[in-house]
Amino acid sequence: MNVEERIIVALDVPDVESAIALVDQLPQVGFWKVGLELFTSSGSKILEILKSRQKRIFLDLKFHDIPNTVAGACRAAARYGVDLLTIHATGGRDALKAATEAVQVGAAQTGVEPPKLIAVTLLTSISARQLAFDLKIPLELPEYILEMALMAQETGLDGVVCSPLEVAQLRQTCRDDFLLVCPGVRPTWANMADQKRSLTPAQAIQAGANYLVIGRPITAAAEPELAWKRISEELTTVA
Ligand SMILES: O=c1ccn([C@@H]2O[C@H](COP(=O)(O)O)[C@@H](O)[C@H]2O)c(=O)[nH]1
Repeated sequence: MNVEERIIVALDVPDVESAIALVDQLPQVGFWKVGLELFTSSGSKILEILKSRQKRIFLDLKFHDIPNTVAGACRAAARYGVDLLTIHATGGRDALKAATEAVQVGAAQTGVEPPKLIAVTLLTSISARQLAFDLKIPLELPEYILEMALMAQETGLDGVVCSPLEVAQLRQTCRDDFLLVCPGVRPTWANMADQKRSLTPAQAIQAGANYLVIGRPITAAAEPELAWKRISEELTTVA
């Protein structure tokens, strides 16, 4: 896979018109992430638009609920024929298992490929300090991430969302084909904003990430095409 194909750009915009404008502005992007803001405002319309342009889709709705509800949501999401889908690992073992079965059922209902189902280990906007003092988790952050990833692996998920800082550890411990999808990626020239656990695109790929999720450094740049080009060029140095 070409290294550029490992960049997923986050379409975090308020409506479908802004999304189309961005997709048109960046024809070189092959993999787009549709998240909570765009899906809540505009529903599934954007998925059809992206598919009609032969784009791959990461539907990042981060389901977090009781097993029955998570399973229903995963069945419904899988019917769209998206490539990647997220749930929160903290929904627990039963929810993860129900979700893995549900995506198969949902995809079969519409005759599409099931999405790769990946679990969010710990949001990249949470620091080690917040994990301990706000969330009251009595584990060191790397240990907590590892426990969430192993639970996801044991319950049949295809991978996890983690920060690039945790990739090296998970790459060593999880099975080889377990997907490690990393937001919290920041080129040296970009603003961290609310991200707390971060590395540069080149460092994240070198550590073993399968995919990088990058939003604002590209989409909020004065010249998004130039930002994409700079990131692509950075990645060719490590590909
Ligand atoms: O732990 C997580 C899980 C998901 N995200 C999502 O990734 C993008 C990152 O956008 P940036 O603008 O590059 O910060 C965004 O859509 C998040 O919802 C995450 O950041 N961390």
